[in-house]
Amino acid sequence: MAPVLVGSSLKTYFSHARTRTWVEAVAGTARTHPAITGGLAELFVMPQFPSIPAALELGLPSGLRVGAQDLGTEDEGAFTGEVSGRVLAELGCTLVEVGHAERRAMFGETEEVVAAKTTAALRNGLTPVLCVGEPQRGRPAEAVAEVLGQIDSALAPAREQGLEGPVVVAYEPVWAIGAPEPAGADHIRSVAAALRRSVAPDPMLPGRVIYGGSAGPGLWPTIADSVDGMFLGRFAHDPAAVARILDEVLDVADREPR
Ligand SMILES: O=C[C@H](O)COP(=O)(O)O
Repeated sequence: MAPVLVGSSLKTYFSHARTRTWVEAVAGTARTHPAITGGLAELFVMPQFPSIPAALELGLPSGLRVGAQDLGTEDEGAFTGEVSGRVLAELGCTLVEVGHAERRAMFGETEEVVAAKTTAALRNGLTPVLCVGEPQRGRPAEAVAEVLGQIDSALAPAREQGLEGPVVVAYEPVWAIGAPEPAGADHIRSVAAALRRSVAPDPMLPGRVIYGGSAGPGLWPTIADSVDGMFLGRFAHDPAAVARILDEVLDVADREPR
């Protein structure tokens, strides 16, 4: 069984200095926590672009993977202001977030753009953390139908081009992002289990499913049987929360070996 994937996007919440402090603290946890040293979990962080080299320097030696929150659709050329997957990979990033709900809503990212960015990630050997989710609260079956459509659309060009590589599907119900609490455990488990059945067996683009949307300490034990990890936002701003989640990963593994 692959390790539980626990990661955080820092969005644009932190200064560069606070990012450094956070990464140092979480790297310290990564060096010593038995969930990490025992191979039960792996950690990643996605800081703002300018903080990526520092995060790599401070985090990578402790096994903390570093990714970006976005990438351009093209690898090189006259695309002023863009950040290419090629350069992210060159720096040492191994993952990149694609299609977050905030980018779709605030920066006009269409399904076509999300697909092109997913393709660019895979083309450069980066694992896309493909963010998908239903906009409105509803029944799990409706969410599954909507989200599977988003995943198929995002992966279609990569499939046509025969690209290979692991994919992380971040299931983030849009209505649960920035909320006081996550979606209900039953909802998460139903949707994530269905997504897993669909994406995990793909021979070229095998997918793991992580949950995001007001996730934090206390959630993992209630969803661990149906998801492969968690994508954290605000509730990981205190680095101690990451350690508490790893404690929970350890407790669940002791109780129910994966
Ligand atoms: O990238 C993380 C998700 O958007 C969740 O953020 P949040 O936990 O602050 O709602």
